[in-house]
Amino acid sequence: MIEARQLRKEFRTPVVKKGRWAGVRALFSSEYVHKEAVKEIGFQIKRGEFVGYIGPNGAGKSTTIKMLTGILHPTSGEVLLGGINPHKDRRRAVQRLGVVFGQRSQLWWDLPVKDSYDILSRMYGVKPSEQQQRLDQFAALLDLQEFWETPVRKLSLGQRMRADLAAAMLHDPELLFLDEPTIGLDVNAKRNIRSFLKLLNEEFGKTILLTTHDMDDIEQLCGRVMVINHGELTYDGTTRQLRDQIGLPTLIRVTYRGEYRLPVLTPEGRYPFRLTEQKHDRITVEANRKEISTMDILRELGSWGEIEDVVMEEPDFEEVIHRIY
Ligand SMILES: Nc1ncnc2c1ncn2[C@@H]1O[C@H](COP(=O)(O)OP(=O)(O)OP(=O)(O)O)[C@@H](O)[C@H]1O
Repeated sequence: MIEARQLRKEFRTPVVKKGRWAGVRALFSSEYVHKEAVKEIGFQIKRGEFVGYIGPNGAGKSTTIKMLTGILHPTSGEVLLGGINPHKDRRRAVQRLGVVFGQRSQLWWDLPVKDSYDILSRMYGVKPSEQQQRLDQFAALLDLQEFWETPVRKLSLGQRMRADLAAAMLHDPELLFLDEPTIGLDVNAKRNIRSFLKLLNEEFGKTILLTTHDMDDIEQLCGRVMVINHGELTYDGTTRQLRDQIGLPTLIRVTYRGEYRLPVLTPEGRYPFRLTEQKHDRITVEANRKEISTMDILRELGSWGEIEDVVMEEPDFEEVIHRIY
């Protein structure tokens, strides 16, 4: 559904020399700095996937999204959206895609929200009956009524983001590109946006590519995650595999019913897990899931006494990501 083939973007910026009229002289400068923001990346995203696209600041995420959506021309390489090249056939491509940039609204700043929807519907050739039907649906899901008549510039960030999401979906595109849609939002607002996105993906089958710095977005929404660093794809796989690959320990807390007996753990390590805490009827062990499965650990711990309760604590996803940046 989304295909990037050897996609590359190099920015050329004129060198600004110090001194009087520096800015003006830069306009006529023949010296440039070259920045390869995206270095020949390639991937395919299938219909119905929800993919997270993450990386540290300046890694090349927004540049990629802008190329995928046809806003920015790649220096080389090709993008195909359901077989359509957005740089060659922009009209057809925009009918298929919706975009939300968290930092910038596509709505008309001084107009009431509803007027922006009228303009967008005309632009995309959405029939009035369809517009009404979709807006009714979005209004119910995103609580749009509370700011229907309000000029966009007066909306809170959370309201603006909901209004923008509805705008992006007004022409019912198959693909949705989201660049930091939860940036700066409070916990409740994030939850609302996430459940709407989940619904779009799971119930309406939309294919979604999401960039974010919020690892909860990734964990809660994305089955697959791609990591970009210094313009290169450094990981592409499931969040589960990513955790396993980094190999941070999982904590397993077991409470025993009554007596239990610890075996003598030899220094060379009879078991590929470590006992990190022992308190009354409870013990905590730490294990690397690459080395031993949870079932094997529980089988072993079960042989020490009768298990009453088990609590597992996965490594913090934020920490996992920190290790690969
Ligand atoms: N128009 C431009 N001209 C010159 N350099 C640019 C331009 N746009 C982006 N860059 C540079 O390209 C690199 C990638 O930028 P990009 O905005 O894609 O990163 P990002 O991963 O989206 O970062 P962030 O998480 O901070 O939004 C950065 O070094 C940035 O300074």
